[in-house]
Amino acid sequence: MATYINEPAHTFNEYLLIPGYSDTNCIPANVSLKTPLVKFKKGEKPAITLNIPMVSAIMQAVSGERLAVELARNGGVSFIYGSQTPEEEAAMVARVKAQKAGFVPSDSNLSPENTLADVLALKAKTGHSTVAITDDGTSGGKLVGIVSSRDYRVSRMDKSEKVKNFMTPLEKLITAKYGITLSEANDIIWDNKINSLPVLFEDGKLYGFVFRKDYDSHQENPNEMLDAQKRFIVGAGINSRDYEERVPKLVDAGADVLCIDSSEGFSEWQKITLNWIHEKYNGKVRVGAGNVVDRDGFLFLAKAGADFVKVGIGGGSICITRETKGIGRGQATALIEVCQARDEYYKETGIYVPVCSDGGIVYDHHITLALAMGADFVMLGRYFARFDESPTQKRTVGGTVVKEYWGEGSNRARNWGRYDLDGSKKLAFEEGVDSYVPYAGPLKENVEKTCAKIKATMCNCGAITIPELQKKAKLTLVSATSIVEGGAHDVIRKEKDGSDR
Ligand SMILES: NC(=O)C1=CN([C@@H]2O[C@H](COP(=O)(O)OP(=O)(O)OC[C@H]3O[C@@H](n4cnc5c(N)ncnc54)[C@H](O)[C@@H]3O)[C@@H](O)[C@H]2O)C=CC1
Ligand SMILES: O=c1[nH]c(=O)c2[nH+]cn([C@@H]3O[C@H](COP(=O)(O)O)[C@@H](O)[C@H]3O)c2[nH]1
Ligand SMILES: [K+]
Repeated sequence: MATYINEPAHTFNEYLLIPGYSDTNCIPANVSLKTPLVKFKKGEKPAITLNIPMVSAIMQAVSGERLAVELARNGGVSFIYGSQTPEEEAAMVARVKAQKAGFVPSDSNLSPENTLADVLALKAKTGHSTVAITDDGTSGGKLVGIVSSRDYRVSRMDKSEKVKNFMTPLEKLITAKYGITLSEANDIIWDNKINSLPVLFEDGKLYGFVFRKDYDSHQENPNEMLDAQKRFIVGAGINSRDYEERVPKLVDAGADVLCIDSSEGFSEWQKITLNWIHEKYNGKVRVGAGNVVDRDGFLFLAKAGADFVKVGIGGGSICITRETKGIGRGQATALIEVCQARDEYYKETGIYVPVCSDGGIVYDHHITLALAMGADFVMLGRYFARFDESPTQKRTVGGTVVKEYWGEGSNRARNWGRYDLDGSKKLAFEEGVDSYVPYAGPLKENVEKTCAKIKATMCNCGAITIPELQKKAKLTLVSATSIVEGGAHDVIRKEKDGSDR
């Protein structure tokens, strides 16, 4: 006989937090949103800790390179979408990693024999105004000079003028030796009032630059997620089919963490994929798995070696999996059950496997609810799709500024081919929709506002860290009528407020 669970599964919107005692230490300025991204042993530190509990969904309309850089700059991590060829995905990861804060490999290089026209063309291509002039015109050649916009006047000079005639030559440049620390480099930049500092190896070959504006950027973005080489941390989605080809390319490109992207992860395919990766890389490549919606699914993936487990089937804003396939579970109930299993697994084994709540976050306070229910971080699609940095175009539809947002299970996303491997295109059915979301401006100000709300609520609950919130939170189910009571009611609103969405 089938198993029945007769209690209905609930969603975030059916819960509220009951405030707990807050002492005077409980102020937003004291709240830390740091949270583990990957598993760790009791007493040890996770290999990657997020500075804010938010990652972006593995989706074409969300996690491109621009969003990945901006989210990392603000404390979270993006998972570059896997619904593209392994080569394209690896190239995207590589471009994110090339934008490291601090020491930057020079991406604009010419030789002394190039011309002003070459400088202008290169500037148009890279958008960067500092060009390294090396003996062989490559980023690793011997530095002979620099051309910046101060070295030429387009209106007064012939475009065929050779670089060697107008560059600032090496002997007039302030340079530093390889091995210098970032803070020493920044001191030199400040003391000499320069915009860029070339860093050279002993033999005069160029290692890279330190730019003044990157220093400023770090001051403005104290939550930056950086690796040991000061490059932005970035994740990448993979699947359980072409991993032998895709994973090595992503690892070579510098991906810091991977995630098997699937609507349903309680499967041997995922175990085989996890095993292959952990054997090949000796456990050094971190990979999350999912999605699951119950205890059994979590324990299966945790034992199979998942570095984190993602929870959620059918709750996403563009999801129609519950309608098309009849699988899924209310997100809150699924999350609560999985987090309980995670805590038991930790007690038994001493291994803490972070849980990610994926999909269905509508209001900012749903993030706080997810954390209180035990999630270590949340994955968001719709939320990030609304920002300037998402990969899609801004459009005006019916007088509203919108951005496009489509599901990975929609035909639009599947076009790149992965679903046709078994030749069953005819039988394919859509599991996601193509839609618009209201445009909401830059990521930074939205994320800062969201985090301010999370911190304020945590203070109401008497918690200044996420683990403390998970321990102390008191949650109550609410009735349908009390949800009405919780909104503005029985007044005539002067304007419609959609600010949270
Ligand atoms: N979270 C959610 O509720 C949902 C998410 N999605 C998203 O849509 C995208 C596609 O998801 P899925 O269709 O679940 O992708 P998938 O690749 O996991 O699964 C597609 C089909 O391939 C099978 N399969 C997987 N590995 C295989 C292998 N090595 N050999 C043979 N068959 C194999 C699976 O069992 C499944 O039937 C993902 O981005 C996912 O996140 C789609 C629907 C719901
Ligand atoms: O049923 C589905 N059909 C789809 O086409 C689809 N695409 C993405 N996803 C999942 O939705 C999550 C994002 O959800 P939100 O927009 O609510 O943040 C994502 O992180 C995914 O888990 C899909 N689910
Ligand atoms: K299954």
